[in-house]
Amino acid sequence: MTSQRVAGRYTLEREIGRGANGAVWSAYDEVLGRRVALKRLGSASGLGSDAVRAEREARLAAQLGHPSVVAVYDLVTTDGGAWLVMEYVDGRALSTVVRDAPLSPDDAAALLAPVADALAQAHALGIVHRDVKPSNILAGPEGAKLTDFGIARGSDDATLTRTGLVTGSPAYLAPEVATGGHATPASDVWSLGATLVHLLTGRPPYHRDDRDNGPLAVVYRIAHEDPPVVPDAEWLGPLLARAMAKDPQSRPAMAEVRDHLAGTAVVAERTTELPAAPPARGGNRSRAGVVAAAAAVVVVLVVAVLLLRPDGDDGTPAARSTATSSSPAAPSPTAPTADRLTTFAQEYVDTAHSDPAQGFAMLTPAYQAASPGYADFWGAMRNPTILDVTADPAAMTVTYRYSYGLPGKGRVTERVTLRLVEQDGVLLIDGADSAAG
Ligand SMILES: Nc1ncnc2c1ncn2[C@@H]1O[C@H](COP(=O)(O)OP(=O)(O)OP(=O)(O)O)[C@@H](O)[C@H]1O
Repeated sequence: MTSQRVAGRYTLEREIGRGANGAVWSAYDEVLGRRVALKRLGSASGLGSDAVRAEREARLAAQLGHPSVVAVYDLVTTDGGAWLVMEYVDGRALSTVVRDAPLSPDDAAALLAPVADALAQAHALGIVHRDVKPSNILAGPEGAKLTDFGIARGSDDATLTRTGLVTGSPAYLAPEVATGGHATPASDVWSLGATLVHLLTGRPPYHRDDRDNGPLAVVYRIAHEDPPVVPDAEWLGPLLARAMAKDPQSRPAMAEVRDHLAGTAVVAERTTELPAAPPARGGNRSRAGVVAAAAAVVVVLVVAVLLLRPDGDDGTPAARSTATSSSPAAPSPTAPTADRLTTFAQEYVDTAHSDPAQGFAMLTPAYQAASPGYADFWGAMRNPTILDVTADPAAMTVTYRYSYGLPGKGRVTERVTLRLVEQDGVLLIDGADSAAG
């Protein structure tokens, strides 16, 4: 296929999806040298309403600027139509993820908590998304991200006609919207509940194998039947019942949904026992102390890949002026970048969870000695999920917020800052601070 360039800058690579409003392509931004996603809207002959929709999407996503909202970089208009240029998410829509198997309550909650946070922020700004559903949530390396603000609107924005409302299955429409009422923050709450049902059961709510699942039949059921009860919802059962209440007034606010999903009530309970920094060596450490120690980590696979890569053009390793290690550190073949540190944090949590011994081997010897109980902690942990990561290469720290399950405790959310050192080109963790939240 001959490569096609849009707006003289974005080289189209392949079609990665198709929705009711057009195709989505992966593309390469030749100017900034990064992969992006391009959504094509409309055609030369019919740009009008699609362009309006695209502009709306770009404006609202930019207004939010939330890490769990797919960023919109640009909107370009060509002879062939309008193109929305977005952050590329290297992952799959949740509708595809659950085709393999339904998710556990812990996994589903961990995925949706940051999305609920983004929606809570949108609601605080007076923006209602109006199309929350699994195909509009993309699961990538940084967690789940909400997309498609194309039919979202501000509470004072009356320009959008209702014809744009139902773009796919009506299964995620709140009863009051399905029967012709206005979308409100409470209807987003219902739709997120419906999304949660889909993640837990592998099917949209109100889907019945033995009955007609056409749009009209589903709308009828949404309007007239009780909210679905999911037998395996476990600790999410009460939240689901409230989020999908028929009466919008009875539903919790999105911020409350977020807190429930993220298990912050549990975190608040634990805060008093959580030290700001890992305790010194020896003794009977509390579990919270072990949590802090467990945060002392290293990651690796990426380092190995970096080390195997040929040198740069001049063959010299990059210099770095911010050494933080007390140990003599060999120069790195690659100066630590924010991306590298971010990847470290993500890889570490995976490694320590799947193989605590390997995780432990990635601590500096001094930090290992101060971290008894490491294997117990990681062995008890269930489904750790990173919610967000930020790196400070100059300070050689990376901070991640993650949630995980502990038997009898539900979900715990914690913020961990790792202090990194580099030895022989490999990153090790020499200390860590952790706190609730
Ligand atoms: N920013 C992105 N990065 C990577 N893939 C994306 C991105 N945006 C969309 N996709 C992929 O393209 C598919 C189609 O997205 P799109 O938003 O056009 O439609 P949809 O949400 O599935 O359906 P509809 O438009 O009917 O609501 C998504 O399911 C996803 O697989």
